Amino acid sequence: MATHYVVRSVDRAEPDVIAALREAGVATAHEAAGRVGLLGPAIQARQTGHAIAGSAITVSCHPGDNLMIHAAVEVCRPGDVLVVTTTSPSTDGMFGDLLATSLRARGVLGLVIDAGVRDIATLREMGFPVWSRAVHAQGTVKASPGSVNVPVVAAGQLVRPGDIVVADEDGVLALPAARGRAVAGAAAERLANEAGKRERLAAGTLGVDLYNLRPLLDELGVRYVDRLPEDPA
Ligand SMILES: O=C([O-])CC(=O)C(=O)O
Ligand SMILES: [Mg+2]
Repeated sequence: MATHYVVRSVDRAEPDVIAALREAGVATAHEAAGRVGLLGPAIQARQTGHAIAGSAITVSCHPGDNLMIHAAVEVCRPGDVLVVTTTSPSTDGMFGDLLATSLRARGVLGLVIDAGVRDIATLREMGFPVWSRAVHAQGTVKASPGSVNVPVVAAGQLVRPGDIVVADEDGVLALPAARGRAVAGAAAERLANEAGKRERLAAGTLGVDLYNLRPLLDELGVRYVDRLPEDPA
């Protein structure tokens, strides 16, 4: 029989870096990282008003089987985010309020799952945030082996154990822990820069002037005219 592994030890990023990336949010952190790291948009927030960042505990499950989620709970620590994938596509509801209760008891901040969740009303009532591919009541079994804390791919994005996972209403971002401090610094610069832009846009400055886009529009052959010419070609 093949051996599967539950890896206990994970190298986590420092809490101040994780907090800074949560505050920056997914869109800004993703830009600051060089427009990399986003999970695909099929994985969506299933609630409003939640923004989290934490260290990834990764789980690779057999489709329709949540055995390895139970196995993963034991290696979670406060501040972690559970990232669950299946070895072939599945939207079964492999996670609900009981598993959320178990994760919360370990201090886990939330769940990102490339599959389905259920008990969504209770999850919302509990304030336990989930990002999932589907909401589906379809039940699952506990029968097949899998792995915990190995690299996984969720909605097209590689996620390694200990990656910084940032999740909010815009989606989910995964960054290598080693890049966290540099990205948090770039995100802070970006936020400061955006504050200035926001003020100028609110005062009526046009984006074409703010970003000096008029020469580019001209170069691209875009002309401002009062009326379309008879022969627009
Ligand atoms: O128990 C399951 O299979 C999933 C679920 O509904 C829960 O965690 O509450
Ligand atoms: Mg349930």
